Amino acid sequence: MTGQLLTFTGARVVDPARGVDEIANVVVEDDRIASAGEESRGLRIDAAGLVISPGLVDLHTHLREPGGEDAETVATGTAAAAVGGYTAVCAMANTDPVCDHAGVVEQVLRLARDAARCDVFPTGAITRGLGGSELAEMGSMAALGVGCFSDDGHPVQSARVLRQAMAYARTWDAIICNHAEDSDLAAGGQLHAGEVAGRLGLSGRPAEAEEIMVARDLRLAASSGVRLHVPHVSTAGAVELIREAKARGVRVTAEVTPHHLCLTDESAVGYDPVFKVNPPLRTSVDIDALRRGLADGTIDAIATDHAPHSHEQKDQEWTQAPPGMVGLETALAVTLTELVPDDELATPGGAGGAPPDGLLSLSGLVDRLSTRPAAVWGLSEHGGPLEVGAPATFTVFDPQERWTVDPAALRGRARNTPFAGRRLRGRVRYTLLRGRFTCRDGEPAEPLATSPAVHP
Ligand SMILES: NC(=O)N[C@@H](CC(=O)O)C(=O)O
Repeated sequence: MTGQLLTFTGARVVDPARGVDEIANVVVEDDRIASAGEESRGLRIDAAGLVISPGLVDLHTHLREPGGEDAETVATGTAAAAVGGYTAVCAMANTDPVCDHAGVVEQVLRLARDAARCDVFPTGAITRGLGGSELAEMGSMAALGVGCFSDDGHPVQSARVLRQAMAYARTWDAIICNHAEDSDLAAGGQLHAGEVAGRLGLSGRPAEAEEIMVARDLRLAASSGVRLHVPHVSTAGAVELIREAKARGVRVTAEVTPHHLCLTDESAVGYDPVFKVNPPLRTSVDIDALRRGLADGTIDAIATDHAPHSHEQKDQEWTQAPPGMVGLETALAVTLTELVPDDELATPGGAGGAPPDGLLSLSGLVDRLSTRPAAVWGLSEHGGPLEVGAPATFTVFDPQERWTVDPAALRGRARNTPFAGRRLRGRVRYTLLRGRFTCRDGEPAEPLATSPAVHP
């Protein structure tokens, strides 16, 4: 008990889990929501014009620790998360050493307990050392609460190995998240295989490399009964494959990144490696399909694939630079700016009626950034509902505030944002995790020293 009592007054509460979009006062007592209505008690924070949503949940974050501390640490990555409105991140396994056994899971949880500003859920590797041939110690990681396995960055090429991993994961009802790319077909590719790659004289990574792998993984998932999660979907064909599989009842979920929702391969024309990413930025046809897939529920979640790289690593000529972009601090603003029409912001309930094709209501956006990703991972303490007695885990943002992305002002350790200089709409003011401020007035608060997060 902290003895804390405070009220956010006059906020627009957007809580997809309850289907609520209304003006209310939200009273926080200790770590819980004490009321959400007309009551106002304790310290008052004027939230008129601000939105309160459940804390954002990122299914795909590279925190880099252990081993990549020059690019990011648990402390800096979760500071970026808090400023971006996130209360939970799922940390990818491509660390050094790889998170392929219990020791590294414990290490990440310990680092999170000591230094994190949000809950951290480690993802376990599927194969030892991300090597693709021998299974990682999935059982010992599952015993620690790891609920998702991924070799992200290293697609599992062997169908035999992935099938075996699915059979194990099925026994704990864990998720298999395979980076979907046929490495042979994509070999040597520097950006999307299309007209721009031809013009720039760079070899390409074809859309089919993703689609062939998605099709294979869906087939394997269908027969194993495992929960398959397709990360960073980037092609129109992959969206269609997932749509068809969902219609057939395959247990599949999917995510898309903010950058794949709004940047094309044209960004590469200046050979600036900040636009180099896996999967590569594609075409406007793909963007259109991804947006429609997100709007119709084929794609469940927006995930950042926050992939920090140090200046020394990233600032090389295109072919030498590692792929990856940071995203935690811009995801909400980018998607609010790009996907939510102006009239949705004016009043609770928005303009009334469905938003135009491929766009989202404000509640729809919060759903894809928070409620659905929390449901995909089964994070019952996240994603709402923001009801009386629930944890005070929420984000308070100004949906109208305009700001310009300045890489030097980012709170994470790395600067490799593709949105530098972009004018965006929507800024986080406060983030609360179980009643504790992790971001206050747009600044990260001190680390929480929380108990380690485990998968429920
Ligand atoms: N998404 C990226 O472009 N980079 C990822 C790994 C990867 O998926 O290649 C990273 O860890 O840097």
